[in-house]
Amino acid sequence: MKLFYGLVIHSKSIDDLCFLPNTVLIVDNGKIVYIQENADVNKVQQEHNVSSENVVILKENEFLMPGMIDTHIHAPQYVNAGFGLDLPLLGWLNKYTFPTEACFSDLKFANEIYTRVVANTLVNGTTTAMYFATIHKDSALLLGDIAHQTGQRAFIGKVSMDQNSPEYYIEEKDSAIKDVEEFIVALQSKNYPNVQPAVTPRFAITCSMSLMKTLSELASKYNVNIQTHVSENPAECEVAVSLHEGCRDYVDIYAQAKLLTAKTILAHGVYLSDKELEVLHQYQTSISHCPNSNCSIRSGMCDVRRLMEKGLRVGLGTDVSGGFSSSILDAMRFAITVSNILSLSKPEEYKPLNFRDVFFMATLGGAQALGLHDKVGNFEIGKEFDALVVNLAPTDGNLEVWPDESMENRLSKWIHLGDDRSISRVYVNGVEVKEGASNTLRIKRLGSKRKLSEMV
Ligand SMILES: O=c1[nH]c(=O)c2nc[nH]c2[nH]1
Ligand SMILES: [Zn+2]
Repeated sequence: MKLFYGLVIHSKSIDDLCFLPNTVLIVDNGKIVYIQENADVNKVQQEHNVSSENVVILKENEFLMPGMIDTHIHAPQYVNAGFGLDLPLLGWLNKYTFPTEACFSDLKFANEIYTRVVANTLVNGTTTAMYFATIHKDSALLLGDIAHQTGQRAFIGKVSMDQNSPEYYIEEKDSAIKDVEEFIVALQSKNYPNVQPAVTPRFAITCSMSLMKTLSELASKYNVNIQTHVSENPAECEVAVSLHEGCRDYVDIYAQAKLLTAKTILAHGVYLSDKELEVLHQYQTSISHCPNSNCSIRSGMCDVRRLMEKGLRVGLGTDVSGGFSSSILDAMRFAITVSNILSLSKPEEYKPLNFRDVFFMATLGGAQALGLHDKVGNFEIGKEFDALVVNLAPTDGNLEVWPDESMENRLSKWIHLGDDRSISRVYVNGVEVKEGASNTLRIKRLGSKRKLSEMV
């Protein structure tokens, strides 16, 4: 049992951001069992029989918030984060992405990179990640093992692609299906409580209709989440629709493949028509908004307000390495900036996203988009305790607060100026995981960093 006392910040909905001062929150067996604002901490501690070594009193400049959720990240592309941003999507995939992903047939290489991406995202406060791995079953399973061992909540997608891909990085349809089924069965049989497989057709250009239809059957047979990309870039949209005869638009391709479900998340959705949004809403399919990627490989600017007003659930994604940063704080800032820019050409009443909106999207909104909102996303009794202790006065960095600043302004400052140095503790399912992840990164940085070419 662990007791936390101090300022708690979480969202109950996009319109209901709560600041709860002097709050006691008790966690037992990974779950939240008690939460009370303006509580008498000593009294509650005694009543619940919590020993003093299990009491965490937050300091003046600290607050507790739900862990952040990255609804779309490519784990193997972590190697490429920060370069190769000179080409738009289709050229970028061929020149930078496929060659890198092909290296993950090598388990030693996969182990090096996957260990770092999981540790790095945890250190940056990502308590849940929806990962794309590569087409390689064994290294995708390894990513699951690493997420489990490091303590991150994760969905792992073994990527499927059987057409329009280079001959060094493509699957035969039959072996693609066999490998996905074996991957799902193998990962599920490990019984990791917080790591699940996700069916992952790469996107409509690299997947045949027949492959996508079988993938949808597998998702339903094993009751797993589905992830793919949609409507990211104008050239991609045109090619996708031209490849799938008889499909009205991009969303219709996935509708005909029966991939649209309440457990499906589609990355991007920059160019979706009203009709397509209506269809996604009918299927309760959600969107991962990846604004850094959309800017960095110049795909376009997604009007998230519009998607939300059509009733879609929208989470945030880093989309490493189309997006150059693995931090959800960065995704929050990009989401605000893109929305501000879009607002310049909208009527005056258009409301760009603000720090409250993106805080929601990074926490409860992400949980809703992944269908995890009964488990995580905010602090409610019975939910699992995925949380961050944020320190607004780290010894270095650009973040500075003053004693008389409001709670709202403090949160806004953290969202705009914070980084991993201001995230002092990270909990997943009640277990503290930041220190282990930081040590992994530090040891790897100081010690065994090897040339990429020597790892493969
Ligand atoms: O941003 C993206 N990253 C990818 O790896 C990818 N594959 C298909 N479509 C994609 N979009
Ligand atoms: Zn992506």
